[in-house]
Amino acid sequence: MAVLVSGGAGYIGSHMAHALCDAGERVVVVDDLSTGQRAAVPRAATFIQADVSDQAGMADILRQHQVTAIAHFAARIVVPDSVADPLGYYLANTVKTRALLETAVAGGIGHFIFSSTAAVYGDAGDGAVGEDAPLAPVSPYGRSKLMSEWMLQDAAGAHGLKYAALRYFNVAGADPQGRTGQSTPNATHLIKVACQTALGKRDRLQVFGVDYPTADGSCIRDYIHVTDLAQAHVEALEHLRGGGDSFIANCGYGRGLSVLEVIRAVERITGRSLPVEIAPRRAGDPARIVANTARIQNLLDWRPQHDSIDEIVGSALAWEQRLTNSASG
Ligand SMILES: NC(=O)c1ccc[n+]([C@@H]2O[C@H](COP(=O)([O-])OP(=O)(O)OC[C@H]3O[C@@H](n4cnc5c(N)ncnc54)[C@H](O)[C@@H]3O)[C@@H](O)[C@H]2O)c1
Ligand SMILES: O=c1ccn([C@@H]2O[C@H](COP(=O)(O)OP(=O)(O)O[C@H]3O[C@H](CO)[C@@H](O)[C@H](O)[C@H]3O)[C@@H](O)[C@H]2O)c(=O)[nH]1
Repeated sequence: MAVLVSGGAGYIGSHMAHALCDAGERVVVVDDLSTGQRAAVPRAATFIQADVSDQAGMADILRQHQVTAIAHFAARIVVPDSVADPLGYYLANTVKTRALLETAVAGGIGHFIFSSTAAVYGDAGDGAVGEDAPLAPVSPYGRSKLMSEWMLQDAAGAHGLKYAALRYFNVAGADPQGRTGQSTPNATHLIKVACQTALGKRDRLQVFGVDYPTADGSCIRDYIHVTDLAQAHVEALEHLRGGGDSFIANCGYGRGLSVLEVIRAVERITGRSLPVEIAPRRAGDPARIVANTARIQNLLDWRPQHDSIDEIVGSALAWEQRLTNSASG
């Protein structure tokens, strides 16, 4: 019996692969290494370089490794890229997820965990957004993920597959044991970019807009530590295996931080003041998006262990330092 982690050489998938290995599961990672790194895959996991849409190859892998559950992380994830190349994103995220689902159903897979996103909500307004809020994604990326959720629901209804679709808010930080982290060279995520700036890898940090209708004018997000997020997947799998119903749930802490508050945290932790430049708004950014977390808290035994911006930033910084050391050493 094994769990297949697609995209397990990537940022979040590699944390999940470690969490599953730590929990004593047999893990098979399938990744095409388009953005992932072989070194991020735990030594205890089996690694296979493949595209999730290769149906014959994937069917063999499911059979050979006696896979009973799939955690599907593989995707393209950069929102502005999806605006420039929508058909590429629908192929990578929607069409390839359809192919994987078909292979999963044919292979008798019982449990499927899907990486969804807060981007399915679009501009969510002032309150904490619950799962029943209107779904109005504003990017091809968000739409490609929402279509996948719908396929998953329909396929589950027809074929008896059980699923969890987890809508991640802003994922950040790195494995506290330093085994993996965010390694994508041109990452655009705020905390990664701020840490790179603090370490002198970038000459400045741009703040995209300070004229939003928020207390300090910068955008507000709900940052969740990647280790807590991985643990939510482990608990979701337990829930399904224990006979629990399929579900969709937000994954965040329900706490909003502004861009300027995040920058202050990075400055506090590094003891350095960051070279910050106020820049125009970035296209497609909602002013504020914060999770209502009641559903996941009620459904799962998930109790976040790293709900602290200092811990998120500290671990991201330690990982960034490690990347610098390994590049120069
Ligand atoms: N990073 C975030 O803040 C965030 C937020 C919401 C949702 N998500 C979702 O989480 C998932 C993981 O994101 P991430 O940040 O770890 O990205 P990532 O780019 O680090 O990881 C994606 C992995 O999938 C692999 N991959 C891509 N296409 C593949 C294919 N066809 N076959 C096999 N492997 C393939 C890549 O090589 C990479 O290792 C994605 O589905 C993403 O949409 C991420
Ligand atoms: O150099 C930077 C980078 C970001 N930001 C701002 O910081 C906030 C967070 O941006 P970023 O870290 O790029 O994340 P988001 O655009 O909020 O998107 C992330 O979070 C979404 C869920 O909320 C996911 O769907 C996406 O995949 C994931 O990239 C936004 O207001 C950005 O404008 C800056 O001001 N300067």
